[in-house]
Amino acid sequence: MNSISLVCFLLWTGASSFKFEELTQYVNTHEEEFIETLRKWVAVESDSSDVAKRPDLHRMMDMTAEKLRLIGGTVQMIDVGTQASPNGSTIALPKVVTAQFGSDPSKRTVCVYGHVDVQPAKKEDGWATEPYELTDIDGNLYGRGASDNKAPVLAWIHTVEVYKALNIELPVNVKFIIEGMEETGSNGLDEMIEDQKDIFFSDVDYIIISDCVWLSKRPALTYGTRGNCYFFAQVEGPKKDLHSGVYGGTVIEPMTDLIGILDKLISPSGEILIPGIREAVAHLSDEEWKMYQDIEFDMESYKKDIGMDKLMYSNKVDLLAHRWRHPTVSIHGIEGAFSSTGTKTVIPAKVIAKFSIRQVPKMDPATVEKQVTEYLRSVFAKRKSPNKLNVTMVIGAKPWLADPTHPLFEAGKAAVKRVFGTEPDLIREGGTIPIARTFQDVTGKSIIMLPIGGFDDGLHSQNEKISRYNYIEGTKLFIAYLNEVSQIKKY
Ligand SMILES: CC(C)C[C@H](N)C(=O)NCC(=O)O
Repeated sequence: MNSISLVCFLLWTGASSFKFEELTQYVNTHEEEFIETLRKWVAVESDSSDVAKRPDLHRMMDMTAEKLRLIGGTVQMIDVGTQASPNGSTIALPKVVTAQFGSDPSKRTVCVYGHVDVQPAKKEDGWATEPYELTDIDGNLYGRGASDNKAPVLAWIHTVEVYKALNIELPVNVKFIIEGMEETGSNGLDEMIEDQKDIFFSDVDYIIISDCVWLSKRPALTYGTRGNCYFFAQVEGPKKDLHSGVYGGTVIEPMTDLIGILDKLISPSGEILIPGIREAVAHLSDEEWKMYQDIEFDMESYKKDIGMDKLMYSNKVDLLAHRWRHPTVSIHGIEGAFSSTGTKTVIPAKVIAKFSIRQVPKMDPATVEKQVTEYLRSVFAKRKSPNKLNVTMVIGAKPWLADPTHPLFEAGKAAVKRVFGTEPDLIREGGTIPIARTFQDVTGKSIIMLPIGGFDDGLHSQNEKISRYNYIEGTKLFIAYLNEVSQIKKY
C-alpha cells in the first residue's frame, strides 16, 4: 500500500482519529471514581414497584439529570403523568430524563436508553450484604440495581464523560433517554415516545440498550427479548378471614379455588395449557438451530449458578429455545395469603394470585389477555364455586426481535473484538424490556442491545452484582462501539 492509499485507508477506518488508548487509559485511572458514583446510585432505594419509595425514585431521576448536566449535556426532565396508587389516589410518575451531547448533522446520532429504577430488595430476603450498600467482594460489586441497570447506565454516561474530560470530539452525537418505571412496565413512556417521535427522535439513527446480560463468560450482542403479560387473578369469598377450625369444612375456600385454577395454567413438564398460546410459537428453523448449537453455553455452570441438578430440558438448543423463543408461565405470589413464619390457622377471605406469561413474536398482549381470561373463567366455572373470580392483565409488554445481520451488530462485533479480543455470541433474552418494541414500532429506528452484565449477575435476585471487570471493560466497549457506529454507512 502506498502512503496516499494508507492515509485514505486510515481516514476511512477512522483509525487515525480514534484515540482508543488514551480514552481507555482514562477509564483505568478513574476506576475507583466510577465505582464511587455507582455506590451513590445504588444507595438510592429507587424501587418503582413500591409507591412508598417514590420520593427516592424522584431523587434518583434528579441525580441522573444532574450527572448528565455536569458533563455538559442539554438535559430535560419530561413529565409523563401520574399512576393510580393501591389506595386509590394518584401519584406522580418519575420524570423521564433526556440529554443531548452534540448535534452535528454530519455525524450519526445514537440514543442510549436505560433505567435507574430497581426491583424490591430486603436484607431478610437472603442477601449476604445490605442490598443498598454497594459491597466489593473479590472484585464483584454487590447491590440492588448494580447490574440492572445502574452500572450500565453509568458506563454510558462515563463514556461521554471520558471524551469530554480529554477534550476529544465524540465520533457521534449522543442522546440519552433514562426512565424510572422500567421494572413495572415503563408506565408513561409509550406516550412520551409517541409525543417525541418527530422532536427528540427526529435526528436519531440508532437506539442502543444495555439492559441485559451475557449468556456466558463470552461477551454477547442481543437481538431479541420476550414480552410479558402480567396478570392478577383474584378470588373472593367470605366477607372476612375465618378460623380454619371453626369454619373449615363448611366454606368453599378462596385459596383452594385459586390454587386449583393456577394448577391448570402449566403442566409439570412446562406445557402451557391455555388454548391458543402454544400455537403462536414460530417453528425453530434449521438456521436458528445451528446458531444456537454454536453458542457458548455451559449447562453445568448454568445449573450450578442457580443451584439446580435438573432442568426442564437436557440439551443446549432446547434449553436456549425455551429461554428465548417459547412462552412460559411463572407464578410469582399470592397477595392475601399467610406467608410469615409461624402457624397462623386462617382461611383468607380474598386472595390475589400474581402470574405472568413471557410472550414471543407473533403473540399479542390483547389476544393473550382474552385467551387467559376466558380460559381461567371456564376452568373456574367447572368448580361450581360460589366465590367470585376476577382476572385482570396489569402489564402487556410486547416482545422485540431485530435482524442480527444489521450493520449495528457488525459494529458490535468489531467493538467486542477490539476490547475483549474475541467474537461475541449473538443471543436473545428471555426477559423483557417493555419499551424496545415501542421504540421499533413508533420511531422506526434500528435497535441493538449491547449488554455488559455477567451471566451470573443475579438480576432481581438476592445478591445482585456486577463485576468490576464488566463495569470497567464494559465502559471501554461503549467507547469502542461509538467509534464503530460512526463509521456505519448510510443505507
Ligand atoms: C434481563 C431483563 C431484560 C432485564 C430488564 N431490566 C428487566 O428486568 N425487565 C423486566 C422483566 O421482568 O424482564
